Amino acid sequence: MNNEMIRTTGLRKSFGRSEVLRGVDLAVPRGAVVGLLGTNGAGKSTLIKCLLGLLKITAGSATVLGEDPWTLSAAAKARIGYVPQVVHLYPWMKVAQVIQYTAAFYPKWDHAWCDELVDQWDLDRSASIRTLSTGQLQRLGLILGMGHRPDLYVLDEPAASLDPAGRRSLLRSLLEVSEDSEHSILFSTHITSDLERIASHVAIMGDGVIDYFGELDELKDSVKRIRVHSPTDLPADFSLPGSLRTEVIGQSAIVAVAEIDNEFVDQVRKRFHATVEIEDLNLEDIFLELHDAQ
Ligand SMILES: Nc1ncnc2c1ncn2[C@@H]1O[C@H](COP(=O)(O)OP(=O)(O)OP(=O)(O)O)[C@@H](O)[C@H]1O
Repeated sequence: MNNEMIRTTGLRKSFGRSEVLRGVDLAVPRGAVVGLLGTNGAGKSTLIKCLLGLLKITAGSATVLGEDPWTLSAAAKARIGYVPQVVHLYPWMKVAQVIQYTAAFYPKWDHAWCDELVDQWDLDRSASIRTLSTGQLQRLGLILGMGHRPDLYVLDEPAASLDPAGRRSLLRSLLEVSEDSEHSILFSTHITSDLERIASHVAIMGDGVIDYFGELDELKDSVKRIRVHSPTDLPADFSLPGSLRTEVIGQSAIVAVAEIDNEFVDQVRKRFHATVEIEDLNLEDIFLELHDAQ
């Protein structure tokens, strides 16, 4: 059995003369929960749309559930749950009707789970789609995208319009999904704390390429901020191997490093008679340090 749910190699996508994806390499293993981070316009939604066959890739290759996304079979489509960044539904339908209508396409639709989510997320079954707020529409979009209990969840900023209670409830549902090692989730987000709570892996996208892909714990173990304080002034060109950013002010320095080198840190301690503090960073700080280093 293929253990990769998604694989892209050198994936490129251009709109006219503008190249948005410039060689994306990504592999999402079965059972992984991958959080896709990136600045506005980095290409996250475009990548997601290419993976779902909603956009045709310009060059390179992609497979999703072992198939070319542009010619995905009906069987593969039925195993994917997609929630777009902006949910478009028939405005004249009622909430219950839309759910019923969508469920009819999926023999494996989990009616009990959906009912539970509708109650949990306070959706009025008799409300017209046109009267829903942005957050309510996003909640409904999530139910419609996840109700058939897919094997692969692809969620484009699923929590962007949700209030804190909605976000907590969504994260709980995704955690539940991720307990099954057969399921994988790829979700884009700007909310790094959400990503830290549920992701096993992180993909950081910058300007059309994946700058980092790996296990979240590994990333947090390797990127550190180091504070050096010496009894004498530090040289202006003071640095550490793998530094992303260095700030030297007199006797002190703050260095963010991509990979901590403990041996070198010891040498710094001895050479400058310095105290050295190694600070763990949360994902938001790591993202900003990596971004600022570009
Ligand atoms: N259909 C299109 N035609 C032309 N350019 C497009 C099209 N779709 C997206 N783009 C451009 O591609 C770039 C990446 O857009 P995309 O929506 O993929 O970014 P994103 O990382 O999802 O951003 P955000 O975090 O703001 O949602 C942007 O510069 C956008 O203007």
